[in-house]
Amino acid sequence: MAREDGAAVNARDRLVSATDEPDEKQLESALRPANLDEFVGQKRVRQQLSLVLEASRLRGRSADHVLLSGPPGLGKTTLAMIIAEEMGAPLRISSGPAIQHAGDLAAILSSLTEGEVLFLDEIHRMSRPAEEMLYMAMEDFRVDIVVGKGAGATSIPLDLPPFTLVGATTRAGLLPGPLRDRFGFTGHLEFYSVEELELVLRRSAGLMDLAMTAEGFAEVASRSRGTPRIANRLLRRVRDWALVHGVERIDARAASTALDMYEVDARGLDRLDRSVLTALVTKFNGGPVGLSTLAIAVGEETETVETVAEPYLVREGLLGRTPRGRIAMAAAWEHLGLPAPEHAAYRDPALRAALGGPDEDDATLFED
Ligand SMILES: Nc1ncnc2c1ncn2[C@@H]1O[C@H](COP(=O)(O)OP(=O)(O)OP(=O)(O)O)[C@@H](O)[C@H]1O
Repeated sequence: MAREDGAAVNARDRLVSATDEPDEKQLESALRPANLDEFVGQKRVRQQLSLVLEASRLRGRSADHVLLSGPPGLGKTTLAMIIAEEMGAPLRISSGPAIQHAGDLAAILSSLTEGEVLFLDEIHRMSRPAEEMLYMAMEDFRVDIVVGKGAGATSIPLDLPPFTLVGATTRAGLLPGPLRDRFGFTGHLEFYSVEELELVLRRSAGLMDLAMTAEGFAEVASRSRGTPRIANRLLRRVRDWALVHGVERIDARAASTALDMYEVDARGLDRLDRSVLTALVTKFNGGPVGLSTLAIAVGEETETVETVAEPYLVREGLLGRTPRGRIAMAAAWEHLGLPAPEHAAYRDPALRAALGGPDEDDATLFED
């Protein structure tokens, strides 16, 4: 669906999208921390992981299987690389969507070398037969390869060398229990604080040879939605701006001017986020309004509004989901510089009590 201004939003095109883009890979890998000491934040996961790795080194065995969960761009791939590095082991990278048949997985598993680290991104998207093969591989370092079809099919057992599986998922809840249980360690990555993102940015600016003031870092960090991948991306855009404008030392003013130009505001909201919020407040008086009505009002697909804009707006306390539809929270009016009317939905105790309750299905029941 086209927007009013004719520019359809592609989630991956957004400057503040946490998913990576193919042409970004090279730049990203140059900024990746190489060991646990360089890895900023996530203190608890880092400490626990460090213990797991140290213990397996002392036992002279490959490390336990590790499951990393959390939203995109928080460092799951980076941690998998660090695990391999710290174990002095090679790393093999694949992903759930790439493994559609058990045979795809068998091919990978049977070519692993002793101690190798196998990173499976989006592990929750693996096919069921592959997943079942993985159970046995993780537990017994063995797979049964089925040869032939129908009555003549035979299964040939194949021993595997000990390896470490690092699984990554944005949706730990979608992982079947038997798979989850086979991981010796599970680490959940949290969004980063502004202070932590400042450290990420300092390190990246050093690698990029950028001169920047403390306030400049703070400005970029506070617009980065708690996500290092976004922080690094915004930093690159600020660097471009400074280069073109002949600014040698980037301060808060330069950073904010650059990011305002890219339409990433002081809270990290971009044009799509703001248009959803503005429509909710100005066209629907702060709601409640059904998701699809809201999507039509901003000229976007329902799915785009729901999966691209909403999660961050909800996290920031700007938008609320209730069984009767979406409502603008007090912070939304404030952020847009508008006074909230006396009867604004967020003031209704019944709606407040229903916040965060069953949303999508129920919301559509109530709309239009
Ligand atoms: N703790 C950290 N310290 C410094 N930089 C980090 C940290 N975490 C992530 N980064 C940077 O953010 C970028 C994205 O990280 P990474 O690719 O590991 O995220 P991810 O969680 O695997 O994302 P996805 O799930 O989308 O693949 C990397 O380039 C890395 O430089």
